Parts: sequence; structure tokens; C-alpha cells
Amino acid sequence: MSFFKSASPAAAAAPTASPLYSLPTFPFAFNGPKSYTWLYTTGAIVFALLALEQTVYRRRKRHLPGDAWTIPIIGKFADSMKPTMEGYKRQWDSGVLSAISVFHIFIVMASSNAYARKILNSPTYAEPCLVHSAKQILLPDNWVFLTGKTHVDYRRGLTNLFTRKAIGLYISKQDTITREHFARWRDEFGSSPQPIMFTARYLNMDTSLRVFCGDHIPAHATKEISEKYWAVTQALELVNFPFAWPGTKVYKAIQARKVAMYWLELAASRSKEEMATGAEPSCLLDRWVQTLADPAYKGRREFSDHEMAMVVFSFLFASQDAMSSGLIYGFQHLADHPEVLAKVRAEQERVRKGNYENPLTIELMDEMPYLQAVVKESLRLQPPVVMVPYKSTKAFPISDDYTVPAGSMLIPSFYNSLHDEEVYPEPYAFLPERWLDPQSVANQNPKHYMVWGAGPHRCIGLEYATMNIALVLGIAAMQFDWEHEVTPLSDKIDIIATVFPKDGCRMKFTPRKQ
Ligand code: HEM
Repeated sequence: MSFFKSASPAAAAAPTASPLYSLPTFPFAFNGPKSYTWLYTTGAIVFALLALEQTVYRRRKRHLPGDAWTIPIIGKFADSMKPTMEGYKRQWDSGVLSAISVFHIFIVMASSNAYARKILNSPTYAEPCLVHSAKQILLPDNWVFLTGKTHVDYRRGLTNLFTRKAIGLYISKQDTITREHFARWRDEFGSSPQPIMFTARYLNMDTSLRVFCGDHIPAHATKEISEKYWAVTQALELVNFPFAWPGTKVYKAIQARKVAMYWLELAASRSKEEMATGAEPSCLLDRWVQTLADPAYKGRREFSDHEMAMVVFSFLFASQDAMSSGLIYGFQHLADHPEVLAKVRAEQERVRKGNYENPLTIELMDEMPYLQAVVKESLRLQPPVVMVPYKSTKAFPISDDYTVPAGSMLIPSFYNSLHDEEVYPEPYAFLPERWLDPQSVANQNPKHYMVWGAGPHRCIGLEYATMNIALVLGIAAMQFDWEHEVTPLSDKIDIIATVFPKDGCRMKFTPRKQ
């Protein structure tokens, strides 16, 4: 997420002030018995509202595991301000369905694969629940806010942008940009390890902008967008000030979006002009324009520059955090398992036969099953998106004995499916080999592999993301010797929108002789 969905219930809870708690203010001067009447009346109202809150919570929760009583007014707000994996795991372990409340929002967490999939595959009852700030940042008319059939139809037109043919087109750009960045890494990474969080992030941002817009935006624009984009990620934090006032994170994110949209609209317009001359497509926008002009194409043909820019912005929004998380953990897992890194290098040597400077192609990548298994396993072991919030649009009979009330938040977990020891023996070990045998229990149970979600909103960019992570790790394996400085925080997880090692993954890259 992707990640324009909040990782925590607090995100949705924070901006919502319940009318239940907006009590009128009273004159509290003690002027005789009349004042005591006000005081008693106020006390009685507060007491009644608190009692009502508990009754509503217990009626919604029924027999589900979870606190018998919710903390008045704020519920589990304090926990969700600083979410931890340990806290989530405790909640998941309490039951396949469990309940909590944050402010007045009633939340059902689903930890089993069956329930997680049921939520994601029941668009009549549940739809994605985007954080409050997402509409301000992405613009309310962005396609990501569509639901039901309109969403399915719009999305169908976009899947052309991620076919094998399209990915084959993007890969040469990914290769070029990655090598440009690695040339800089040679100078930037000195003698001591340093966090790669922002270095890897910039690499992803630059690559994605080039893949999406090609040369239709100037190099300085990709830099400007990349630098400003951090404001967008920050505005997705769990709790945000609800108004976009100057100085707030949402305000800064909106300014960043304006800059990005300016360049993306320009790119869309230039792509249309260039494709009209019969030029060959060289980026995602070109491919989109070319598809729309294809007489065989069935679907809507007219998209304004603004609309195309919004789609590209949504891809950036959905991809940056998740792809950076996946890449950083890819580096960390490989560096911590030198025996696996050695096998990646052996495969590179076999396939590339010494031609390490030749650009990678999709056909060459096909010959690297071990590298692909490494990426798949790394994303399983530490999924960038551990869960996504949905909301029930009507009463949802999720099981024989429980119906989720309408308007609740539903949070299916991906993490539990991905660490189910029935499907992934030794679930906390990094074992790419489990993906090499088509008959392995992991390969025989693809529905457990929930890194990309499931159902109508399943990640649209998964092939592109997988290819990019594999390509970067494959080239880095041959260009550098890696050293990961393991710190007490390396295994601790920071939940920003997606997940990152708390120490930012401290790495040292030393150029290798090839
Ligand atoms: C490792 C990288 C990535 C991960 C782990 C990831 C994961 C996810 C997940 C879990 C979802 C929600 C699925 C659901 O609700 O069932 C999602 C949705 C989405 N992702 Fe990704 N994603 C990644 C990269 C990307 C990239 C590179 C792009 C764009 C090129 C992208 C575009 C999207 C979009 C547009 C959606 C919303 C789809 C819809 O609502 O129809 N993602 N992603």
C-alpha cells in the first residue's frame, strides 16, 4: 500500500469527534443551590452517556474476545497512538475475530486466513477504509475512492499498464536508474555503515517516476517530487490534525501534491503529443495513451491530463512506502543470511555469464528463480503491509454466530496468514527454498500468500514491485559486498504507514571486483 490505507484504527478514529461527547459548557460558579442543580444535571448526563457508551460497545461486541469494558471516551486510543507488532500480535492471538473500540469506532480484527479473505472478498458488505487525510491529499475525485462496479470498470482499464509486455518495457528504465544510483552509492557509502532508509526510498521514487513518466518530466522534477513526497507519507501518520491549516502535515502534503500534479499533468500532455506522432511507447503513460488509441480497445477512451496525473499520483502514493519497506527488508534479510546471498550471486553468474553491465531483461529475470524466491520469501517474512482497514457498509454476517454491525471498522490481518506454520513450516525463518518446489506446501496454498491483499482491491502493481525489488537486489549483489550492522533495534519494527526496521537498516556497501 500500499499504502494509502491506515495501518491502525486510530487513523480513522482521530479526526472524528463524536457528537456524543460534545457537551455544552456550563457556568461553574458556585452561587447557591441553583449551581448545584447544574452540577448534578451535568453529572447525570455524563454518567448516562458513559453508561450508554458501554452498553453500545457490549451489544456490538457480544461474545467476541476483547475487553469486557471499553475505556470511557477514548477506548484503546493510547495503544493505537504508538502501535507495536507485539500489541497487534496479542490482539490477533486473542481470537480469529476480536473486538476493540477507539473513540466511538467499533473495530473487529480478523486474524485467520478464512476471515481475512472473507472480508476482502465481500464488496457488498465491506469496502476499503481510507484515512481521513487521503481525500485531501489525493483529491476526492481520484479513482482510488471508487467502489463496486465503477471501481471494477475503471481498474480494468488500468491493468493493461502492468501486463508482462508492459513490465518488459519498464525493466530497462529500472535497470538504468538503479545503476545510476549505485554509481552514487559507491561514493556515498564510506567506511562505516549508515541507514539506507532514505537512500532506498529515493531510488524507488526516482525509478517509479521514470517508469511512469519517462522523459516527459525533467530530471530536476523527479528530484523535486521525491524530496517533497516525504510530506505525503508523513501526513498518513496514524493520527493527524483534521484541518489542513498552514504548518500542519496535511497542509504540507497538499503542497507536495500540487507540485507533483503540476509535473504529472505536463507529462500526460507531452505523452499524448508524442504518441500522436506514432512514436514507440517508452513509459507507463505512453503505454496508456497507446492502449486508448488501439481500435481493439474496449473501454473508456478519453482521459484528461489531470485524470491521468491523478492515477499516476495514486500509484506513487500506493507504492512508495510499501516498495521501500520491501526493498529495505530485502537488503536486511539477504545481508543477514550470507549463505542465501552467495546463492543469489551464483545464480547471477550462471545466467549473466560475466555480462553484468548488460541491461537486465524480463527474459533474463525469468532465468533467475532463486532471486524471485528470495523476494517472495522476504516479503512473506516481513510483509510491508501487515493489515488493511475496511469498513462494513451494512450489517455483515461474517460467521454463523456473529454479525458485524454496519459502520464498523474491519481489519483483516495479512501477517497471520503469512506466518501460518501449517503452510510455512518454520514461519519465522528466511527460507527461499520453500518456493522452489512447485509441490511444496507454500506453493500449494497460494491463498495464504496475502502480501498483496486479495479480492477486488488486490495490489495492481505487484508484478512491477516484485520485479523492481528483484532487479535492485540482483544488481546490488554483483556490484557490492554488503555488511549489515546489526543493532538492538534491527529486529524492532517501526510502523509508519508500512513497516521499517527501527534503526533504518544500517548497511555498508563496498564495490566488488567483478
Ligand atoms: C512491495 C510493494 C507493495 C506492496 C506490499 C503492496 C501491497 C498492497 C496491498 C496490501 C494493497 C491492498 C489490497 C487489498 O485491499 O486487498 C495494495 C493496493 C494497491 N496497490 Fe500495492 N503494494 C505494493 C506496491 C505497489 C506498486 C508498485 C503500485 C503501483 C505501481 C501499487 C499500487 C496499488 C494500488 C493502486 C492499490 C489499490 C488497488 C485498488 O484499490 O483497486 N502497489 N497494495
